[in-house]
Amino acid sequence: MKTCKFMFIRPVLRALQTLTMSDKYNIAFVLGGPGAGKGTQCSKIVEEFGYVHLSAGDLLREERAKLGSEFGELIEGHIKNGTIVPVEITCSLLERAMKDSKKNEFLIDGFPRNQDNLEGWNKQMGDKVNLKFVLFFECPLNVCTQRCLDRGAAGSGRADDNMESLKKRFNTYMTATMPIIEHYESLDLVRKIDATQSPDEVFEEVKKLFT
Ligand SMILES: Nc1ncnc2c1ncn2[C@@H]1O[C@H](COP(=O)(O)OP(=O)(O)OP(=O)(O)O)[C@@H](O)[C@H]1O
Ligand SMILES: Nc1ccn([C@H]2C[C@H](O)[C@@H](COP(=O)(O)O)O2)c(=O)n1
Repeated sequence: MKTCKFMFIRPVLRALQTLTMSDKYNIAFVLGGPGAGKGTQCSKIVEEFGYVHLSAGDLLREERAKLGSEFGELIEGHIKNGTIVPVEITCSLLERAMKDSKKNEFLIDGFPRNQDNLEGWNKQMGDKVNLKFVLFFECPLNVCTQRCLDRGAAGSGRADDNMESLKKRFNTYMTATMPIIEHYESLDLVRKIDATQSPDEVFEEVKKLFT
């Protein structure tokens, strides 16, 4: 008799859990050094799997460019110095973009980048999202540097695609972002991809995580 009751309750609980999960945004964080190819791969994922790509860096650059933005100068300073903008600003930009998109599946690129990002996100968004995994593009510093310098030379217009800013960005990456990746590794949420191959070869590996 007891066994019968449990057989009935389990599927109900599972259905309830599924319902609760679908109320939440499904997200994957995308991390890796400057120039590792996060944006390039996100575009491919969007094309093939229909996610919405939100780059924290792009959202900050857009905010900086707005006439009369109260955060413009502050953001500019952080971007030039390769340091990280306070999470209240970045997290609000991300949440607004998620709400505005009316979609449910997001790639959140270049976030969380430090402990402040992680804690602020968990506080503001922790209950509203289902974190599927953290896509980590692993790429040696020399390869990343060359890609950013080439991007700058090709006319990216980015104030930070130069050697001086890159040194600072890498320092921030090693000291502030790597511990965040290690944190997610300890939760078994990191999916590591070798980002040194060609974009199409890298995408072959990425695809496996989404199919
Ligand atoms: N697998 C690859 N092989 C060679 N070049 C690549 C590869 N992936 C991206 N690139 C090039 O390297 C540069 C940086 O790529 P991308 O903008 O995707 O990196 P990112 O990780 O998003 O950089 P950032 O964090 O600085 O915004 C671009 O010019 C891009 O075309
Ligand atoms: N979570 C973030 C993401 C980005 N920034 C700032 C500082 C970065 O150097 C810059 C460029 O980011 P990218 O386009 O390389 O991802 O934007 C930040 O402060 N916080």
